[in-house]
Amino acid sequence: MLTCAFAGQKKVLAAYEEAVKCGYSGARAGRLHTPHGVFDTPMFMPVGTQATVKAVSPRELKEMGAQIILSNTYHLYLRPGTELVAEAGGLHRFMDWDGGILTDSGGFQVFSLGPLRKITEEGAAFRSHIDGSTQFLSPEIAIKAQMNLGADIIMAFDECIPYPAEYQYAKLSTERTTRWAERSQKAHTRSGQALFAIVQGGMYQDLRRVSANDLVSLDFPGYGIGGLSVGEPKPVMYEMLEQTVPLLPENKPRYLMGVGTPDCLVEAVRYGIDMFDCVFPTRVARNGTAMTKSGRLVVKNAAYAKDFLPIDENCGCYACQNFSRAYIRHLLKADEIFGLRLTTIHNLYFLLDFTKKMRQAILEDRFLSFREEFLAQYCK
Ligand SMILES: CNc1nc2c(CC[C@H]3O[C@@H](OC)[C@H](O)[C@@H]3OC)c3nc(N)[nH]c(=O)c3cc2[nH]1
Ligand SMILES: [Zn+2]
Repeated sequence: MLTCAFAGQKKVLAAYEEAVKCGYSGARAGRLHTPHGVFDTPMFMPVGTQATVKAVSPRELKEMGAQIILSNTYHLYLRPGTELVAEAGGLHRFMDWDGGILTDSGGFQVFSLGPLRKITEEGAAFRSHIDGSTQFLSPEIAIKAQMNLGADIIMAFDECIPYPAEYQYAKLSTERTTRWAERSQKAHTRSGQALFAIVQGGMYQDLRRVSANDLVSLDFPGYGIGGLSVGEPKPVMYEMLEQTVPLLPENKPRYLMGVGTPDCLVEAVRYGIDMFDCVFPTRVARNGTAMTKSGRLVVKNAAYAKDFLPIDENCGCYACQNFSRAYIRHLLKADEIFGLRLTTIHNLYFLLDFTKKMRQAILEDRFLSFREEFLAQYCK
């Protein structure tokens, strides 16, 4: 069924269709409607923090099946400035990407910049990591910046609570993030753009439930789950998902921020997560590590000097279809840019293809056996 809620004159575009449940798990396959297309979930979203997915072109992203890519308001706000991007015709035009775009609000960067920041009810003052200038972000400024960028899905301004955090701090911060979500909603006046709230609560079950319930009552078209993948043990992350996801509306998208490796993806899908982003595949690729269904393969290792097989013989990516481990290792050792381009292409393709395989398993009602088989052979 198609659900497309209309909030006043603002048409909610992250509508949810075809939420299909399977087995005892909350896994579901859905369709996300945006002004730049209809996209299948579960989905992995390549991260293009500074308006480029490092080392790959929009054409290559399209070829490997990327649907929605991410950019980051914090970085683009500092450089080149979001007004400039608006003058260029918006982020899609600026980076020549006609698929979906989601922008993060900058909450994570501001708070992960450590002691140089000051948080008040109004917002967060911080020093630019580029030129050390004093900067300030508030819900209103972050939403205005994202309206300038023109992404299809934007995120409310939030505080990503560090791990570990005292209960009292987590409680006060989560309550403030909910007030900031309301301010983000009021500041969001651009139709044709969906604003997602971000659930916080630290690693405290009760705070997670309060955060989810409070944000659901504010009626957003989709929900990010934040404050995870910040160094907590994986079982703690799964426990927080178990507490949070069932409280979120079934017919709206759930986006687990900053996750992750394939073992985390398959567990999170089981809990009912639809969307993922992570810098991991592109980051590890740049130091010569490839992702495979049995774990990581460090192509740079001497063991592959004369290995003329592809990274993965069953992989359909450009790197595996045309080049050997020996060649890619040679390029990486010689600091040739093409080497890290090939490992990046492979890692992105691997995760995009992995989410496609999970979707197919859900639609064929065999997700739980898919998960068992994958976890049995994957070494973390
Ligand atoms: C890695 N783990 C993780 N990432 C997270 C991000 C995105 C990082 C943002 O920063 C860059 O990735 C480091 C990416 O640019 C991404 O946005 C696109 C989060 N963003 C917000 N607003 N709130 C959160 O609670 C949050 C939690 C995270 N946990
Ligand atoms: Zn490959």
